Amino acid sequence: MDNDNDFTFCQVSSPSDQEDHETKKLVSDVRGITIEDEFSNGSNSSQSSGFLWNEAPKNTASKRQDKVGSLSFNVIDTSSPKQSSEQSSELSRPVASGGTGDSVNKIQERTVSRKPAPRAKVPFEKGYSQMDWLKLTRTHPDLADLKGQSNKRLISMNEVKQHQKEGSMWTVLKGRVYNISPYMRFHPGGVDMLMQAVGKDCTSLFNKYHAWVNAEFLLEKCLVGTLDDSK
Ligand code: HEM
Repeated sequence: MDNDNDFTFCQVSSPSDQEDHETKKLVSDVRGITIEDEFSNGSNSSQSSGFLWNEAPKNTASKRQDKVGSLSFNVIDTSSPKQSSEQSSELSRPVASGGTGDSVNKIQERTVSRKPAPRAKVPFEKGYSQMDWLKLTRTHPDLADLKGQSNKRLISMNEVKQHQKEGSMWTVLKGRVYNISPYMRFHPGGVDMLMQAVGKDCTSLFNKYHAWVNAEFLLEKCLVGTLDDSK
C-alpha cells in the first residue's frame, strides 16, 4: 500500500550533444499534448471512481505511439479545438518554465485537463486513521473474533446473515467471509456505507466504489472463513 520506497536509481552522466538534442526535440514534441485520464469523462462519480487506471475514453482523445530518438511512448492528444473550455480551464498550470534551449523557452502555459472525481471520504476520528488500523491489526490477538476456531472453514450465506450485531458483523467479499465489525470506525467511506455490507455479499458495492482497494490485506486479520457457495 505504501510505495514510498519504490524508487529505482540509475547513474546519470553529463549529457552528450546527441542526448541534449534528443531532450530538446522531446520537449518541443511534447507541446500540444494534454494529459488525460478517465476522470475527465466521468459525469457519474460512482462509476468513474471505480476504474482508476482504465484506458482513456474513446471519444475524448486520439492515441498514437511515438518515438523520439531512443524513447518510445504513447501519446494521448486531446488538443482538438472541439474540447470544452470548462474542461480545459479547470486545472490549468504551467508545465515548464526556464531552460536554455529555444524550444524550452517557447513553452509557456500548457493546459492539463483533469476533472477530479468527487470523493465521499469521511474525515476520520482521532485514533481511527488507516495507520491506526494497521497498528491494531498487528497488535490485536483476535480481531476476527474466532475464539480459537479456524479461519479456513467453509461458511454458508445463511450463517453470514446471522452475524449482524455489534462485535460480530460479517460480510462476504470476493468469496471470503470477514468480520468487519472492528473495521467499522476505520472505514474511510464512513460507518453508514460499510453498514450496507453487513450480512451480505458486498463484492459489487465494494467494486463500485473502490475496486483498487486491497481489502485482502486490510482485512487479513478479520478473516473468518471462505464462503460455501455450493448450496
Ligand atoms: C468491506 C470491505 C471494505 C474495505 C476494506 C473498504 C476500504 C476502503 C478504503 C481503504 C477506502 C479509501 C479509498 C481510497 O482512499 O482510495 C474506502 C473508501 C470508501 N469506501 Fe470502502 N471499503 C469496504 C467496503 C465498502 C462498501 C461495501 C462501500 C459501499 C457501500 C464502501 C464505500 C466507500 C466509499 C463511498 C468510500 C469513500 C470514497 C472513495 O474513497 O472513493 N466501502 N473504503
